[in-house]
Amino acid sequence: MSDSEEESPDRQLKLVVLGDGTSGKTSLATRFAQEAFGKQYKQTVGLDFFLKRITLPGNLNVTLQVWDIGGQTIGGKMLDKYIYGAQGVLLVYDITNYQSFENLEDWYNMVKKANEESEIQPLVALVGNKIDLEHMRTVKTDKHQRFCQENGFSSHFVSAKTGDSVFLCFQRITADILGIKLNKAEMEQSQHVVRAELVKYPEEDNQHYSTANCQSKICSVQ
Ligand SMILES: Nc1nc2c(ncn2[C@@H]2O[C@H](COP(=O)(O)OP(=O)(O)OP(=O)(O)O)[C@@H](O)[C@H]2O)c(=O)[nH]1
Repeated sequence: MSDSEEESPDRQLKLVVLGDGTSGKTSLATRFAQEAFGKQYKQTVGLDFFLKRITLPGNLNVTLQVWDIGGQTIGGKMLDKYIYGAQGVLLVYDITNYQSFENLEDWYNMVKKANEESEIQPLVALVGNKIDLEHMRTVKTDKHQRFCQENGFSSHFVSAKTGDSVFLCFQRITADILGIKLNKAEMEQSQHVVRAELVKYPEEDNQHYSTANCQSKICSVQ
C-alpha cells in the first residue's frame, strides 16, 4: 500500500444518551449498534456502552462510543462524570409519554452543569422515539420544534422498534459534530426501509380481498 492509500486513523466520538426510564435509550443504542430490538423491558442500572464504526462521505471513518445512561441516574452522583467529555448528547423522550418530554428540561440542566467548566460544549440533539406509535402521540411536534429552537438542538424523530430513521439520526449527529454537510442523497440513503410481510390468505378467502390483491409478498414502507 502506498503512503497516499494509507487509511487515516478513525475519529473517535463519545455520544451520551439521556432521558427518562422507558423512553427507549437502550433500544435506540441496540438498534443502531446491533440492528436488533427486544420487546422486553430491562432497566439499565448505571450505564451500558456500545461501539459502532460508521463511514461518512469522503471515506471518513468514525468510531462512535455510545454511552447509554440508565434513566434512574438523574439524581445520582455519577451522572456528571458520565456526561463529561461527550461531544454529543442525545436527549431522548417517548412521544407517547408527555412526562418524559417535560423531564428533558432537568436532563438538559444536568448536561449544562456537567460542562460548566469546559470550554467546548457538546452538540445536543432532541430525539422523539417510538414514532411507530404515532396514533398514541401526546407530545405535539410544535412543542418539540420549539424546544429545539429555544436551545439550538438538532431535531430527530425515530422508532427504535422499526429502525425508522435511527441510523440517519446518528449519522446526522456525527456529521454535525465534525462539521460535515450531508447532501439530500446521502441522507435518503440512510433512511431505513421497513419491510412488512403480507399475510397470504387461503384461496377461498381471496374473494373478500379481490380489490386488494397484492402482486408481491413484500411491502416496502418508507
Ligand atoms: N413501540 C415501541 N416501543 C419501544 C421503542 N423503543 C423502546 N420501546 C420499548 O420501551 C420499553 C423501554 O425501552 P428501553 O430501551 O429499555 O428504555 P430505556 O430508556 O433504556 O429505559 P431505562 O433503562 O430505564 O433508562 C421496552 O419495552 C422497549 O421494547 C419504540 O421505538 N417503539
